[in-house]
Amino acid sequence: MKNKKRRREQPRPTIHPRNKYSENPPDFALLASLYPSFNPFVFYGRDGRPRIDWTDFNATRELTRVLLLHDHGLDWWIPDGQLCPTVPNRSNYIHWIEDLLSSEIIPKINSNVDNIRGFDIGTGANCIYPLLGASLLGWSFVGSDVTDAAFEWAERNVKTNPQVSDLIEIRKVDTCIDAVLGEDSSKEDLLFCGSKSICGNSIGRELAPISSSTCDDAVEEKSYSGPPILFGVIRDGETFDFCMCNPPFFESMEEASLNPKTSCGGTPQEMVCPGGEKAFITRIIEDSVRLKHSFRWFTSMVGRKSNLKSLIAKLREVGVTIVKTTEFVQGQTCRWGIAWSFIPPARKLISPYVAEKSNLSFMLEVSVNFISQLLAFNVSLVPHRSCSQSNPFSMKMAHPVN
Ligand SMILES: C[S@@+](CC[C@H](N)C(=O)[O-])C[C@H]1O[C@@H](n2cnc3c(N)ncnc32)[C@H](O)[C@@H]1O
Repeated sequence: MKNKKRRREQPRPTIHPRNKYSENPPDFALLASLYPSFNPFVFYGRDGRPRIDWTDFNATRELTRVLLLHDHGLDWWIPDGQLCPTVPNRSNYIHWIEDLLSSEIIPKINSNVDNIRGFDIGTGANCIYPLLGASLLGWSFVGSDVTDAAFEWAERNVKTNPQVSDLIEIRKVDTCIDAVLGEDSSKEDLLFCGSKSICGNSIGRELAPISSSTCDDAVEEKSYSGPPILFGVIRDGETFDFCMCNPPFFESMEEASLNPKTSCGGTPQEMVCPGGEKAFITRIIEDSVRLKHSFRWFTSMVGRKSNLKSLIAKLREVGVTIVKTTEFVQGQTCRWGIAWSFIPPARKLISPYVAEKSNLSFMLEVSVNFISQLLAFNVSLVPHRSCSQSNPFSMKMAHPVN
C-alpha cells in the first residue's frame, strides 16, 4: 500500500532525459536578446517570467525557428498556416526511437551498415523529424509527403542546411498508385489516382478500400482510402532501421481545432483523414505486413489512448513479434508512441503474451525454429552486447517505454 502511494506521488515524466531541453528549457529572455525577430513576441508575466502567446501562430513559428537555429544550427522556415512543430516535443519521439534501436532486442537487419536509416511518413513542410534526427544523431532519412507545399518546403528546409542535406531525401508520394502496386495486390486493393490531395480534403478521390481480409470489425467501417503510405512508396530492395509517423490525427477540422490553448497551424491535409489516425495507422500496419523484411521497427505516434487498444489488437492479429508503447507528455496534452516489429527478438522469450493494465508492451513467444527465422530476415547473428533490462516485457528505459 505504502509502495503504491509512493509510486503515485512520483512526478510524471515530461521529457526524455537525453532531450536537449530536459535540464535547460528554452530561455525566452535569452533568445529575445539574441534574436531581435523573436523579441516582439516575448512579454513578462506578473511573476516576472518571460512568456509567449501560444495562441499566436507567428510567435510559435518564430520560437521554433530560433530554437532550431540556436540549439541545432538549423536554418528553417514554413509558410503561414502549415503545421508548426514544437522542438522539445518532437525531440522526444526521436530519442524514443534511439532507445528502441539501442535496446538491440530486435537485431539489425543490415549488419554491414553503421548508418541508421529512417523513413518519416508525412514529413510535412516542416520536415522536423529528418532535420532533428540528422542533426542530433547523424541518421539518414527518407521523408515522404503527399502535398506540393510539404514537398517544396521540406526540400527547401533540407537544402538550406548543407550540413545535413546529404542525409535527407524528400520523396513525393505518387497519388496514382495503381501503377505501383505489387504483383500480389488483389483487385480488392485500393485504387487512388489523379488528385493531388490526400485523404480528408474534398479533392480526394476514393475507390475501393483495402482488402477486408486483413481488417477487423473495429476498423471496418473506417478504412483508410487515401494515397499509399508505405507500400508503393518504399522502393524494391530498400531497407530501413525504422519508420516513424506523426499521422493526421483527426477526422475533421472541427475536431482538430478543439485545442484553443495553442496555435500550431495545420492545414486540413496535414491534420485530417477520414477515419482519423486509427484508419491511417491501421493502413501502416497492413503495409508493414507486406514490408516486414524492409524495416527493423515500425513506429507511429498515436493521439488517442483509446485507439491504442484496437491498434494493438490489430498488431497481434497480423503476427508481429513485439509491440512497445510509450507516453509522450507534451505540456497539457499527451501523445503515445507505438512500435512493432516482425523480426524475431534477439533473446528467446518465455511467455506468449504479457499485457498488464499499466504495460501495453508485449512480445509474442518465439516458437518455431528461431535461427531460421532470423536468417529469413537476414539479420546479424553476431552476439549483441547484453541489455541492462532483465525482463524483456517491460524494457525499462530512462524515458518510459511502457
Ligand atoms: C500531422 S502532419 C505531420 C507533419 C510533421 N511530420 C510533423 O510532425 O509536424 C501529417 C502529414 O502527413 C502527410 N500525409 C498524409 N497522408 C500521407 C501519405 N499517404 N503519405 C505521406 N504523407 C502523408 C500530410 O500531408 C502531413 O504533412
